[in-house]
Amino acid sequence: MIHVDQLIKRYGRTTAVDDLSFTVRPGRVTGFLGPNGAGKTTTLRVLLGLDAPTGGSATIDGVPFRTHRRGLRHAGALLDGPQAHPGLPAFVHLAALARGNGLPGRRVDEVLAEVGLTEVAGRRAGSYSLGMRQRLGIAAALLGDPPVLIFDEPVNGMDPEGVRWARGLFRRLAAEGRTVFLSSHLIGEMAATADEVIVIGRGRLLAEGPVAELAGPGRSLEDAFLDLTATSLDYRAGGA
Ligand SMILES: Nc1ncnc2c1ncn2[C@@H]1O[C@H](COP(=O)(O)OP(=O)(O)OP(=O)(O)O)[C@@H](O)[C@H]1O
Repeated sequence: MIHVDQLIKRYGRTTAVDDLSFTVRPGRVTGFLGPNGAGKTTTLRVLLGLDAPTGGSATIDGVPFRTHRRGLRHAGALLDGPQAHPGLPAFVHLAALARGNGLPGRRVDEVLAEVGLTEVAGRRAGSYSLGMRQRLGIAAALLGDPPVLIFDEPVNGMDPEGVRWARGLFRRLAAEGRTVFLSSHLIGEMAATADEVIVIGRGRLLAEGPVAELAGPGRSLEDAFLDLTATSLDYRAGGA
């Protein structure tokens, strides 16, 4: 279970997250949506202890992530940007992560198979395509077999086969009773994958609830999202 409670995060004069509260429950896929600059990555970074909150709290199962002793066994995450040193073969990167977290070496083979990278595990991470790097990041998140999984834009750069594979993986992880929280700009993909969504704009909560309720009859999730965020955009093409 993830709890974000009256979270505030300021960078100088920029308020990235502004009194944000929501709950992400286990056993379902929860999507985290918002326009560019809405504060999604900032919220996830605070949740993972990579940034300190200015106010409020973000906890995983009641305690800040940093104080969880079980590390990757408790929560796994894929954040934006390169995860592995580009000069390291993928399996070396995962093996180092496993060792650092006291995880058995066999987990490396298991997660490589899970994400479909077994055949290319000896290649340097820097030679990977964007979609392959995403798979490697997902493999790292799965390494500790954690009950809580957090993914920032996980299908970015994936081809259609990859997107479909990732959708199946997220649904299965949720069906196993895990908490699965993922951000994406791909609203159609979110509509196909998520059970619930949390929509933010300019760091504030705009909506929270089941996809079916937000979208409604004859109205897509995209329609609902665009209506909700219309007044929270920092910029818009064409000056409309
Ligand atoms: N390290 C930082 N220093 C200063 N400002 C920051 C920093 N990180 C984020 N911000 C600002 O905080 C706001 C929220 O950014 P954030 O990256 O969290 O949004 P986002 O919803 O993830 O956006 P996107 O969808 O474009 O990735 C933006 O105005 C951004 O410029």
